[in-house]
Amino acid sequence: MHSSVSAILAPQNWPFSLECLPKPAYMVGGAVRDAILGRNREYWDLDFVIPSDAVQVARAIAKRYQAGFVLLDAERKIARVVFPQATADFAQQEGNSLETDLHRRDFTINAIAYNPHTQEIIDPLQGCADLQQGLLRMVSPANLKDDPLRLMRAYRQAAQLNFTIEPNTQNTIRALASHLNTVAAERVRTEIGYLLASPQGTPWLTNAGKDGLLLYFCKNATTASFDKLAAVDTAAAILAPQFGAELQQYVRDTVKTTWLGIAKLACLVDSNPEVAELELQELTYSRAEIRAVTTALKLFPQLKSIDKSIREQYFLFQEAGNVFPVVVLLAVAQDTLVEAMSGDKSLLVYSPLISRYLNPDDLVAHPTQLVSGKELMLALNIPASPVVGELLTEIAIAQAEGKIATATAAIEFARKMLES
Ligand SMILES: Nc1ccn([C@@H]2O[C@H](COP(=O)(O)OP(=O)(O)OP(=O)(O)O)[C@@H](O)[C@H]2O)c(=O)n1
Repeated sequence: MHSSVSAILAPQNWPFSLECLPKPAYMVGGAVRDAILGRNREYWDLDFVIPSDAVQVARAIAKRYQAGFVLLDAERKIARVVFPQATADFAQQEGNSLETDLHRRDFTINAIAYNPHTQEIIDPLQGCADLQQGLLRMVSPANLKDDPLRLMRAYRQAAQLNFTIEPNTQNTIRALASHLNTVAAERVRTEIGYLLASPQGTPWLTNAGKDGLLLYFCKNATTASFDKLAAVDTAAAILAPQFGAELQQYVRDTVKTTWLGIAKLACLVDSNPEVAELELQELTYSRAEIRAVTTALKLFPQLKSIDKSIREQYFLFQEAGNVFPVVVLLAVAQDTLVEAMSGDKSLLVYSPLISRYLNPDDLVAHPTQLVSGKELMLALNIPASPVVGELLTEIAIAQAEGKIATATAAIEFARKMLES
């Protein structure tokens, strides 16, 4: 085990030279944990513990490599150096010894240190044994209480590593669940973000909900809300072969998050979009994310009935915009869960709409403008007013219905509308 750990953690793989570090200096945290598991990381997020002058060490490295420098915590003396492909955090050792520092951490598997100068592993809490057994074991109940975000980290890391939470730790987490209330919403949101965004996160998010950890995060979530999470994963799997990649990409490009994340968040918040909006604002979600969740909540129940007129479809696409993929995802989830509809049948219902959405030349989903409002006002000699907007909408619908195709025809169409 040892030589492979040294190979993964070798300073040649770091963004800076070993000589920059004082002796002793220790690597800790996720990089060491993952190296012992034999996992190479794509992105290096290195954590170092330095007995003294940690911030000065970080500053010197940042200067030497012209990397970014961020003082993360002046009091506890923690600084980050940001390289193009990696970050390195330098923290002053807590207490008089490395062992004391390791005893203040969250879980035994995260309390293993590696001395890069001697290639020695320091494991006073038997974290390596827990790694081998795939167990998340708290260092102590007091440590979980000290920073209750650690309660949520347990679920996130269990999902990410495919581990289980050791029973005593699990009971302590349940008993301390209400303490999560004292943690800043942004920090909890980050941990939950991972659980929302991937299918591996679903069982752990459900466990977190059942263990009372989401009581303060999503006040209105119920057991039924947790059942919907798995249905969203099923829906994504149903859509995946034919449309999945493209639909996902749209959401990633525009809302800057995953469609699973938005759809699952929609399952956890109140089903009334107005109440959901307030909840999400409190949780400090971005405007784009809030709009995505509330729009999806509002539109997905109507989706099945929207297969009739071009007009209805036009308004659906206008309102959904870049959130349309999430609307479909929730509609398919609802079909499989509530109506026990087969994936194939559900897909058949929405395929025409999805195909329109994915076709950039489809005028119902992606209307082009035959005339501008200004041109219309000039041609018809009318003042600026909401009427102009209404006429433009009717022109777009008529174009989508194939009734008109040129600017002249559009103006004539509008003239007739005004006269009637
Ligand atoms: N609330 C926290 C956050 C971090 N840590 C300690 O600080 C290390 C580094 O934290 P971080 O970089 O946030 O997480 P990692 O464990 O490195 O792993 P991941 O990439 O999975 O977040 C952790 O391993 C753990 O020892 C802790 O005890 N309590």
